[in-house]
Amino acid sequence: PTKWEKNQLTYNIVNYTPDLPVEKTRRALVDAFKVWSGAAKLSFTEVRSRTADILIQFESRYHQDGYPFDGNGMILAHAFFPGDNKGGDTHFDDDERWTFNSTEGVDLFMVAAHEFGHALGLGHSTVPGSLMYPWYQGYQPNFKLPRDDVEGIQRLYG
Ligand SMILES: CC(C)C[C@H](C(=O)NO)C(=O)N[C@@H](CC(N)=O)C(=O)NCc1cccc(N)c1
Ligand SMILES: [Zn+2]
Repeated sequence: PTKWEKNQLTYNIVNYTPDLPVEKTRRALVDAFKVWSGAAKLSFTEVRSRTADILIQFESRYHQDGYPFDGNGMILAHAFFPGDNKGGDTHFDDDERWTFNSTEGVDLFMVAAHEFGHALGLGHSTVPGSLMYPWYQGYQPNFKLPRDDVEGIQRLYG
């Protein structure tokens, strides 16, 4: 499927990165979901069960999904397009140095916002500067969802 057939989605944080205090990781993820719920009819609720639509995990190298991570650098994270089972699941490469609101390391908020775009059904964009552009462009204070991404999510969820 290219999109979820519902607007109210649930997520479960399976584990946390040792790079950040739990509260900062939780805030980065909540803010990343807000990017999308602020641009389309979507809501995200945390649940304490693995039956959630979107499972969030920090993993390195082989992690039982056929798409092993590659150590520090290059691939930062990946997410599965909408659907049952692994659909929506989002994995972050824990060999990156995850930071939040910092010019150091890799900003968890920015990458999570990008990955959740995939988890909602958006592919990569060719528009430089868009959130769904394939390449991470660093931490952006006062991030605002670019028009190309707003149009993309509106096309799916209105
Ligand atoms: C083929 C994919 C598994 C690559 C992977 C990705 O796009 N995940 O969504 C990824 O980590 N891409 C890197 C670029 C690369 N090194 O291949 C990236 O920066 N993606 C995350 C990202 C984060 C925030 C903004 C943007 N534009 C991109
Ligand atoms: Zn991507």
